[in-house]
Amino acid sequence: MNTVSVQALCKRYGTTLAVDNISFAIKPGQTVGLLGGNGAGKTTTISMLLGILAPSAGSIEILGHDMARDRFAALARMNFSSPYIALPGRLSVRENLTVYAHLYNVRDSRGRIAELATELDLHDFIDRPAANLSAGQKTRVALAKSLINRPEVLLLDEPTASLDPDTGDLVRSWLERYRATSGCSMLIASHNMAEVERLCDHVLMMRQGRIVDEGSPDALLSRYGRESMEDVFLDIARGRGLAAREDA
Ligand SMILES: Nc1ncnc2c1ncn2[C@@H]1O[C@H](COP(=O)(O)OP(=O)(O)OP(=O)(O)O)[C@@H](O)[C@H]1O
Repeated sequence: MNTVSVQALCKRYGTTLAVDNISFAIKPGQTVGLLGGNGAGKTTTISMLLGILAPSAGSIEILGHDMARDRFAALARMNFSSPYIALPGRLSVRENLTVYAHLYNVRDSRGRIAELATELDLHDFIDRPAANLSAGQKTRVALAKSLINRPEVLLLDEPTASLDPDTGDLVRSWLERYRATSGCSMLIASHNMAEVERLCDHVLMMRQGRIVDEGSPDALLSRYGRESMEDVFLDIARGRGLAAREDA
């Protein structure tokens, strides 16, 4: 059974069709990448999976639950990280993580926070107000928050945005280990093509709300005759898709 199953999903904002009839599935333990230029519809898609936005049409099933009717059972077993969501700035990092641990009914919240602080290297700033952190430190805290309940489904919007190359690499290695030990299914929206090649088993290429191509990174590289996902991305984003290349 698929962990996530999306059918004919649409989201309309006034006259803008931000997500236009997309369907995809994520299998247990699979990591799927959601790629597309600015405004392609990635954040809107993730927001609908989380139940933050109501779809205009279509259906979403996660961990066997229809998200339109029965989303709370699934949400308890999911989590997400997004650079767009600010944590309360006056609370320290530890206090923020404690609030989330209680929201998710995490047993031994202190132990879990200590574990994440070590794994994501939060010790230097764990007792500082969240407002005073650098962008990269905030990204690490957002990731710690997203893992507090050991989710079975993890939705990550730009998980390594603002991280320096060394910290970005540590976080990616850590996500790989978490996936290997937990069997978690992940959906990652990213503009970092190296990250997508490294972490994703399957990639959905979005443009103007639609999935215009998909496949494993290797399959996409060979289909477009390219050596990097960056070039595949540019082909698709600039409308030099397969049809255009075949016509050339
Ligand atoms: N609340 C809103 N009201 C109206 N239009 C919106 C709203 N949110 C998003 N949009 C529009 O929907 C489209 C998809 O936006 P979305 O944020 O999902 O794109 P994205 O792929 O996440 O982009 P980025 O890479 O820039 O984060 C864009 O045209 C955007 O302007």
